[in-house]
Amino acid sequence: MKSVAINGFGTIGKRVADAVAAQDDMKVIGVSKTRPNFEARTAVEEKGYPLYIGIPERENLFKEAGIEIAGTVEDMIQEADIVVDCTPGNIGPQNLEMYKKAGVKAIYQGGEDHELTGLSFNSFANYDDSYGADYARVVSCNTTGLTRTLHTLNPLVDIKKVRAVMVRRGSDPSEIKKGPINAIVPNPPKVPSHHGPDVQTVMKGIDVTTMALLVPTTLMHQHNLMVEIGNEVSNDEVIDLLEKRSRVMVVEAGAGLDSTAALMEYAKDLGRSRNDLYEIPVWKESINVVDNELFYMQAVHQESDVVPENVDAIRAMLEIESDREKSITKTNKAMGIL
Ligand SMILES: NC(=O)C1=CN([C@@H]2O[C@H](COP(=O)(O)OP(=O)(O)OC[C@H]3O[C@@H](n4cnc5c(N)ncnc54)[C@H](OP(=O)(O)O)[C@@H]3O)[C@@H](O)[C@H]2O)C=CC1
Ligand SMILES: O=C(OP(=O)(O)O)[C@H](O)COP(=O)(O)O
Repeated sequence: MKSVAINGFGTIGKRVADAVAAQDDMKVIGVSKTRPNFEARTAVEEKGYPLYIGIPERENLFKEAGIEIAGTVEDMIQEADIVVDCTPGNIGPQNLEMYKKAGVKAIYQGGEDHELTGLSFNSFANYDDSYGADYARVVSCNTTGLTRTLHTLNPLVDIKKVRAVMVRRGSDPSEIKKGPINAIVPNPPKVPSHHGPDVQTVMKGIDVTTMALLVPTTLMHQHNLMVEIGNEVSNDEVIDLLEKRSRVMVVEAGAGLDSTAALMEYAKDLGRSRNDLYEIPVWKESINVVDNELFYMQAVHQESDVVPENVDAIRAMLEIESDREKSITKTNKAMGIL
């Protein structure tokens, strides 16, 4: 049983902790917070995770709030085989020296640059690259979404060139300080956006160019893909491929799954923890091959699609499982992923 520490218990960290706790070959030995708020209390009192503090000077604040702490993040990582860094983007680099000093392996998230670890991870595209690695980064939610479906198409579909327009959610549902609340924002304003190069960190050599907008919604991101192809493929063949791949689901607008709102309702109906939709839904009606181009539209539940990838990354880096399909299947089963 391998020991996993989660540094940062926010949107991604709390989900990674629960996903790790659901596996039978790894356990959560601690999570960290910097503020003694309801999430800190829930971690200890409801989930039973030992809580460590990211900013040692704040120990008194936790004491005053009556929240039991087990020590500092430095203490936590001493006990761990691997730490999953789920701190906000750009905090991670400050932690790398600490991890190195403690001799602990570390997984970063998509808010950090690929260059931080020199190794990026997606379960389907490049599991083997991280086998036994000390440091890797699970690519961001959008990059994971693009990679999941593009990698599924390959090799039946001869992908020549990918162009994608990404409609990004303005903030996560729990956030109140981000927006927009009444605008559409080219974001990043520079074209192309970083998502194309990010896909290339896990799918080497693919020609993919992206542009992105922020819109006033918190539920999901949405992607519109135009894929130039070099062979003849039918719509049904593409649908069949996507239907067979786990962590991807073909959904029908005609059956009522016609928006990100309906998809989130579906996740609730499935009884998912936190209403999460780990799978990338692709709208069946949007899948269309016209001449030498394949079009499709998909959505990404930004809070959860990267969570199973983190579990697989732990298995690869700690050499628990050398076969990516076995890890994916095990993770899926433990998390109830379709
Ligand atoms: N949210 C999303 O849609 C997605 C995010 N990501 C990436 O995942 C990473 C985490 O994002 P997200 O979960 O949204 O972030 P959140 O802000 O929701 O959570 C961050 C967590 O880190 C803690 N933290 C803050 N500062 C420090 C610090 N100095 N040291 C240790 N812990 C700290 C926070 O604790 P406290 O609250 O107590 O301060 C909080 O628990 C980022 O790289 C992000 O880009 C990837 C995919 C999707
Ligand atoms: O969209 C995301 O990352 P990405 O656009 O870099 O793939 C994540 O949901 C984090 O986004 P944020 O940096 O707007 O919080």
